This record gives sequence, C-alpha cells and structure tokens, in this order.
Amino acid sequence: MVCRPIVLSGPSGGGKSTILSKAMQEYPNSFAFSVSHTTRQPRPGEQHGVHYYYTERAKMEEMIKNGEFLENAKFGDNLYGTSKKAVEDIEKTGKICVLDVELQGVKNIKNSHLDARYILIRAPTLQILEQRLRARGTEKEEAIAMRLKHAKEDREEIDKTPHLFDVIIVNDDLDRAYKEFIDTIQEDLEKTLKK
Ligand SMILES: Nc1ncnc2c1ncn2[C@@H]1O[C@H](COP(=O)(O)OP(=O)(O)OP(=O)(O)O)[C@@H](O)[C@H]1O
Repeated sequence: MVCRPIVLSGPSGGGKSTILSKAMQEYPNSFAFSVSHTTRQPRPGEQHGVHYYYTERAKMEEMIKNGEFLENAKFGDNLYGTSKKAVEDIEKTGKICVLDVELQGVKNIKNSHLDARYILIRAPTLQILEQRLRARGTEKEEAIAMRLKHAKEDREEIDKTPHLFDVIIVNDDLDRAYKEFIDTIQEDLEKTLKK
C-alpha cells in the first residue's frame, strides 16, 4: 500500500522541523526524507546518499534534460533537485516520503505528476515568526532579516493562491498544530503501522 508523499513547506522558523521531529519520535518507522541531488561539494561529515546525492554538474544537467527530476532549483552557484527515483525508492519501503521544499519547489512539484499532500506550516503572524527565529538563535541578524523578507513575500503570494495547499496549519499552540498535522495524514500513518 503506497502512502502519499507529503510536500511540507513554510517559512523558516514556522515550525516544520519541530512538528516533524515530534511525529518521527511518536512514529519512528513511518517517515523518510527523500534525498536530494546537488552539485555542491559535501561538507565534512556529510555522506553521499544520506544527506545528498553529490552529482557532477554535467550529469545533473543531463538528468534535468531527461526529465528525471520532480523539481530543481539553482541556489547561488549550485543546482539542487528532487529526483523521481528518490521518491519512488521511499514509496517502495512503505514509509511516508517527506519533501521539505520552498514555495517555488511546491509549484514545480504541482506541475509534475506526483500525487502528494501539500501541507503548509506557518507561524500565526510575521511578528511571532520573528520572535521565534530570534529565540531559536541559530542565525545571525542578517540571515534573520533575509528569512523574514522571504516569509513576507511568500505569505503575500500564498494569500493569493491558497489552493496551492491541501492544508494550511497555523502553528500557534504546538500541541494543537501537531494534532492537526497527524489528523491530516492519519490514513497514511495507519498504513505504515500495519506493515
Ligand atoms: N507552536 C510553537 N510555539 C512556540 N515556539 C515554537 C512553536 N513551534 C516551533 N517553535 C519554535 O520556533 C523555532 C522555529 O521552529 P523550527 O526550527 O521547527 O522551524 P522550521 O520551519 O523548521 O525552520 P527552518 O526552515 O529554518 O528549518 C524553534 O526554536 C521552535 O522551538
């Protein structure tokens, strides 16, 4: 029984990792992240096939041309992408495949044939998002400003095209938002437990 992949999106600081880690703790054998391809060099400690598939640029360009990717994007000088095979490999294991992508990636995947569930996780307001990003303390001031700018632009775009997502989870109270996430994927979660 194949589970529908989840395309998870939302601003940096909105709570994607928090909600997903909680779900992975409660259901340790139910989820798997798809492994993306990238042309960037591995950082110390990163492993091919675990963190990314590190790929030569010419090879990756050829794969893109051959339509092997569900979505791909350029960040800085490097190419990144999610291959169809990476998602299929997880589907075969019976787990729920999780794709954590930015808004542009969501739109690209929508244009593919993937039968996914599109979930947006966002903070209630930009002010609260800012507070959480500062409290998390993982970014410098400049990076926080950049994330907030992105969040504001994306928010305006999403408000115009809310149908892009099957569910928009407002991460106000964590337990409530978590429950909404679990309720949304309940049917597939049950399949993973029956294996
Ligand atoms: N409902 C909540 N109430 C209060 N704080 C929260 C809530 N959800 C998440 N947080 C906190 O907000 C911060 C941002 O959450 P998190 O790191 O999960 O965001 P993210 O969407 O995964 O961001 P990124 O895309 O940068 O990885 C974290 O410090 C987290 O502990």
